[in-house]
Amino acid sequence: MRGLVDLLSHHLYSSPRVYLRELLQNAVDAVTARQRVEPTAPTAIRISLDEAGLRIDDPGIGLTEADVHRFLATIGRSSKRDDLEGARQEFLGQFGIGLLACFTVAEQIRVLTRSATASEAPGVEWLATSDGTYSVRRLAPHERAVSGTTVYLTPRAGAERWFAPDLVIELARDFGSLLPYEVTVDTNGRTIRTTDSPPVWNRAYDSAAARRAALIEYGERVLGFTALDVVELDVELAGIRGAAYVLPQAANPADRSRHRVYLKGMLLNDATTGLLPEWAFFVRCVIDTDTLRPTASREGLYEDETLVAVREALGVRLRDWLTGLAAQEPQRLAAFLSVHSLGVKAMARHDAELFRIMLPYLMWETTDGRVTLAEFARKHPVVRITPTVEEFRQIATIASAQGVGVINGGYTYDSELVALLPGVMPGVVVEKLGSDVVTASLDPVDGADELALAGFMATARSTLDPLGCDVILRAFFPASVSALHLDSRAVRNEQTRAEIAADADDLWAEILGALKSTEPRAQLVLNHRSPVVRRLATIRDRALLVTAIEALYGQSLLMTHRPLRSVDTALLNRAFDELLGWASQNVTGSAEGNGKA
Ligand SMILES: Nc1ncnc2c1ncn2[C@@H]1O[C@H](COP(=O)(O)OP(=O)(O)OP(=O)(O)O)[C@@H](O)[C@H]1O
Repeated sequence: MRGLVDLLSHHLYSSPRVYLRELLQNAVDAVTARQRVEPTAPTAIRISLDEAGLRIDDPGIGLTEADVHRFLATIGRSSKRDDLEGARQEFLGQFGIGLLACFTVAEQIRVLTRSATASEAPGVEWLATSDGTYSVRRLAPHERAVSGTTVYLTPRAGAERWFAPDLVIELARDFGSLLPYEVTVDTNGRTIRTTDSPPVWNRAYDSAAARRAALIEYGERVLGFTALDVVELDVELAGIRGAAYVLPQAANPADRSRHRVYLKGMLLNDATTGLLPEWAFFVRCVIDTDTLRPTASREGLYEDETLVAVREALGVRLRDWLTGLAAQEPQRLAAFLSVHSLGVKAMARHDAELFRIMLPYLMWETTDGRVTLAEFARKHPVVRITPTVEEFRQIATIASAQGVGVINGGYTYDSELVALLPGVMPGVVVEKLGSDVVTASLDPVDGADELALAGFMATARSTLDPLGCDVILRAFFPASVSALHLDSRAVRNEQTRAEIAADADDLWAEILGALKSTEPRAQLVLNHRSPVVRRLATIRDRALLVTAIEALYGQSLLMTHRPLRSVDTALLNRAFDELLGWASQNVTGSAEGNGKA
């Protein structure tokens, strides 16, 4: 017995608090069993607390002496299981170990019971201590006059706090608020009712608005947040009633959402996972079910075919709610999407139909601003998408000035969904946007103009060559962009390799040298339409020109929104410093000149 108690308390149950759940569960099952044969029998369950410990009374089916030997004295035996059918539908218990949970807090368990079905049978006492010994005693008629069961727990030294009245009331409420029979706790002359049934979703309301308000208020009480919206769950097939509460703030898709699950009115767990499909990370549910099976610890759901079917059914319910909102209450949908568009995108990846329905509502970052995908695709039948946010930032301005429509595919799920677009909007083509598409839309410069700038271009090339960057001249809009830095991931990888190789010891440098790639180099595209570039081309002083080109290169790097390499930061600082030097020299020079004049 000691070994078993240790096993249960340290390895099966997460906390001794479950002792009260097991007691309540046995009392409820006993009352249910008696109701089946005697529907007019009383049903109220009473918990009482005093210095001696805890006592729980139920007017249930009770046990005969033979039952006590069979069910109480044998670990793993349960009256709630049919050998053929497994656990019987109407009962909470099934494993035949629940009562042992009481030994995690009690030194002694004393059960006084009298069968309600065998009325002539006398009452029986079962007295068990945590060392594994027990005794069974037949009671005199006056010792047990009524049918039903009373269980007394004597606290174990060190476990007294589990019998504190406030805690017992809290536990009875937490586990048993939805139980079908009234449960009360008597303590210090007070009687406190801990049940609050029927559950809020089974009550009648005057209007849909009153029903919704009651559901939201209930969610606030049991989940601790005011839901943005609430979806009623009623999956008859799986015997599920309850509600899904939409979180008021965006949720992390990587977090598995945790739900409050009741099995036949008894709380299983307030952090149950696996109840909803993974994509439904934006809701928390409170449900009561009579079909799902608990694990032996009764702290999680047993992963079986029923759970798979329930998960699917609840997923369908949430999806139908969303499509219903789209059709009837677009304002509520907009409020929902302003917080949870990521959740809907996650869901739409697996559901082309939902994706199609949500197309007019989901917003994407594009070169036309934040617009819906449907609107964007109507304007740009060839939808171009960048794989990363940086690439989008780098070319969005230029691409949009050329009339090329680009979508930022760098955010979670966005590329995946855009790839599905041709399936739901026939005629639309999706293409990845590479820097070549942008280069192709930059106009070549007239031969004579290019020749006029040959000296300037040669200086620019020789300045940037050591940085692994080629320089070309093109004309493009907007004229406010003076230089465009284009590269691909391969170029960036090669730059990183070269940078590390330069700092590495001999062996490592040799290895990195062997990896040297012959990928195309980065390109700095100077804009012939830019007044800055034209002005640079007129600088005659070579040292100043080199500095100005370096500054322009640095500026184009900043526009890519990528972290700068250390060489680039150094170059920018140097260029800035030198330009300041030039400026202050000129100021002093002209001041002196003025003085002379
Ligand atoms: N209050 C009670 N009234 C009548 N019978 C009871 C009561 N408490 C326990 N029993 C009997 O003792 C058996 C063993 O109880 P125990 O709590 O250990 O297991 P269980 O309820 O059958 O299953 P589980 O381990 O899932 O709780 C029960 O199956 C039931 O027959």
